[in-house]
Amino acid sequence: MPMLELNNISKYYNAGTINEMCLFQNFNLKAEKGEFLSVVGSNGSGKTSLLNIICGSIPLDSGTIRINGRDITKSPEHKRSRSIGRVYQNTAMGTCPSMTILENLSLADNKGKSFHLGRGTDKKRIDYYRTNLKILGLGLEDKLNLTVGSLSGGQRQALSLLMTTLTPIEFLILDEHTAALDPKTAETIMELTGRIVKEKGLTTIMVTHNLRYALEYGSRLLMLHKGEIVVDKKENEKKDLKIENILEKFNQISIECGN
Ligand SMILES: Nc1ncnc2c1ncn2[C@@H]1O[C@H](COP(=O)(O)OP(=O)(O)OP(=O)(O)O)[C@@H](O)[C@H]1O
Repeated sequence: MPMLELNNISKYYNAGTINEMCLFQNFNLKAEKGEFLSVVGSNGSGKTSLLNIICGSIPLDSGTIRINGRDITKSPEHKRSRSIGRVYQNTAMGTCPSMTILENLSLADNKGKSFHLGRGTDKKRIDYYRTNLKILGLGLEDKLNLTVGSLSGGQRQALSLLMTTLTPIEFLILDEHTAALDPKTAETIMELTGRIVKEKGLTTIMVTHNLRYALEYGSRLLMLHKGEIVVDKKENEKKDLKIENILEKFNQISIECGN
């Protein structure tokens, strides 16, 4: 059974107005458990909309979404967030800047439970957070009481990644999560991402404009164009792909569009 299944998805923007635009029409996508999909595509090809549809942050016009066989099409975003984690491009999105690292981790750890704060965090749990922070290799395990607002963008993104994957999730969404970082920090976060995804066996979808990351990471490569999958390379074919091959496809598409 696929971990993620999008069946016959249709999505219109500005329906019923002169600006009506059909982005996805009978769109289908299946991701098997443990697959890591890298998604590339030009501006406006529908990458962010696809992620928003999976998360439930925008409604569908028709079609169904299943996670691990469960139909979640009508499930609201906050409920889906228990099984679907998302790391955003904006490093300020995944953490709470006025709270400490410990408080942020405790909040993430209690995701979906009725009480978040005020119950105290026991010593065992703090040790668990420390062990996880140590994996990041940024020395944050000794700074549990530091407010997150005082961390650098890269440190915050590493913490977001950790918080998103701290509790068991069925699906991880990486939404251009290294795009706002300097090249060296982006590299560190990507390596960390690869490690966490592998260790936890997470089914993952990563949208990126970095073609090298799209090739180096992930077990499958998708290219979107005008709401359609125009390239879908599974592991065996993907490993022979080069950046030039993807650029060639981008050029071909833009010539077809008359750009
Ligand atoms: N809320 C919205 N209302 C109307 N049109 C929208 C909305 N969101 C996206 N669109 C349109 O849908 C198309 C796909 O947009 P989307 O943001 O999903 O593309 P993208 O591939 O993520 O682009 P980028 O690489 O620039 O982030 C674009 O033509 C965009 O203008």
